[in-house]
Amino acid sequence: MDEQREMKVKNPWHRPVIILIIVLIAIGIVVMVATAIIQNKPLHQKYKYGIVLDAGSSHTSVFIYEWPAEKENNTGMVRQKHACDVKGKGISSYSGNPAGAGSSLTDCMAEAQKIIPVHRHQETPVYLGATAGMRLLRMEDSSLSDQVLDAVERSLQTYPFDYQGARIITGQEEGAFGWITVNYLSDNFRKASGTIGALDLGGASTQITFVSKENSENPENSMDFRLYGNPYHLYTHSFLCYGKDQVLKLALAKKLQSLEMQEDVLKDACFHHGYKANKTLSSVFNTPCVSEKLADSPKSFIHWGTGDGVECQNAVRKVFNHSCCQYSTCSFNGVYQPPVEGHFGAFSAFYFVMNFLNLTNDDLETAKAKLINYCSTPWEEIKSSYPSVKEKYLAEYCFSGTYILTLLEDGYNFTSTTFKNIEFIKKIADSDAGWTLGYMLNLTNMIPAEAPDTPPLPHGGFVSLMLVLSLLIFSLVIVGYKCFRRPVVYSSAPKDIV
Ligand SMILES: Nc1ncnc2c1ncn2[C@@H]1O[C@H](COP(=O)(O)OP(=O)(O)O)[C@@H](O)[C@H]1O
Ligand SMILES: [Ca+2]
Repeated sequence: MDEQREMKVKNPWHRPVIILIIVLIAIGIVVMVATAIIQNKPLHQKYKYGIVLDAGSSHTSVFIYEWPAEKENNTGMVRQKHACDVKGKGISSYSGNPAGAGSSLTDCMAEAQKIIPVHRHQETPVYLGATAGMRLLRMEDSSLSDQVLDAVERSLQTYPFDYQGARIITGQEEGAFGWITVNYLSDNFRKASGTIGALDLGGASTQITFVSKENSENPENSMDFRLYGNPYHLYTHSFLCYGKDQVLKLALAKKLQSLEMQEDVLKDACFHHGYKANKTLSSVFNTPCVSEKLADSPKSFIHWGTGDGVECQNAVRKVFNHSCCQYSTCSFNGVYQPPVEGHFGAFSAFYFVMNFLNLTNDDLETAKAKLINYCSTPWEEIKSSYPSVKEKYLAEYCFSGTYILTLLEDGYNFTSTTFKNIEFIKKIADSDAGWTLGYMLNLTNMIPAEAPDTPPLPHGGFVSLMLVLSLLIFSLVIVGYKCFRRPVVYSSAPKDIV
């Protein structure tokens, strides 16, 4: 036994060498993870900008969009940075003074110059799109609408931005780009959940756009897009003259032409009891939307509210013509429309009016009942309840609300059930719903036809995987080291054997 002296022999590797190896492995892992994180970290964001002017019939808004410079083709990257309301009315109201249309834009464009960093000015595109107000002016006198467009063009060219043109967009574009905007902002092009339809109500026109399974019976109402690798077959229609301001003129003109006018007093169930205003006939008939003019009539009339919601509904129904439809189904005025499908986002005046009337969360029957009650409220009471609301808007909410519900139900054929699929929205993710964003995305080619290649793992997933793997390797090394280090018992061989 004494010869077989037990003797602990250290691991043949020297301890300092092992420690050095472990330290080197640890450093290697840290460097690997740090490199992965730094390499994949989104770079310090550099933004690009775009400006779109929405020259609507009632007013002009200037929208500034921004997006990370290196992610132009990724969906959902563009957001609204700023919106500026141009003072005064829409550009079509400057037909008597076209230069005024140009100078009206200066305040908002000066704001844009301040908001967009100077080094980006030259590459920032500026687009102006005019909608139904200018379509109507062009119908009345195309040289006047050209003069107004020339004036805004001259004004926009004086700024250091990349001016890309001012034009009257078509009703189809207005509808389709509104649809692109709401679906882009909702990130629907990447989701399997499908898209939502778009309902836009302006002052002079209104648009309905949705994906339809039906084969279009009228090519004018169909638009096909391929976005992010998916085909979309859209139904779209824009009703010129069916924006809420023009429809009010249409409804008043119908009344003025009928027997309801006695002694220059026009009794109107869509205006509150106690509402009384002197109006000129030309304020009703000064539009190509009202075809039959009044002969032998007084120059002005007293617009007299009677505040009867049910009677108002009946009057508003008369602005829709259901007698002629040469297709399997129509909305109104002989316009082809397949049955509405899916969910809808309703914006612009749809939202302003329904939100004011507090009807955005109601079902159709409740909304109608509440509206009838609102319409029957005396004008004095309405005025004192909402002292800060513009009086023109206030006077017209009963009419506008009735028009909206009638347009949706009798015009577009929404039922009590499908009405629940309409969401009244102003903004999605801080950006306004409207045609302007879709218009810019299209013109700057920021919505690719095919889905862009994306790395198999997102940044966060990649970094987490690297961390987990590194920790695993590290633990294995520790465990391995512990096993190696376990004292090994050697028996010293008896001398005689050696
Ligand atoms: N707060 C509000 N309440 C009610 N109506 C509003 C409000 N703000 C804007 N509007 C209305 O929204 C409509 C916007 O239409 P606009 O875009 O100018 O015309 P279009 O799209 O037909 O060219 C106008 O009828 C305007 O009066
Ligand atoms: Ca509009």
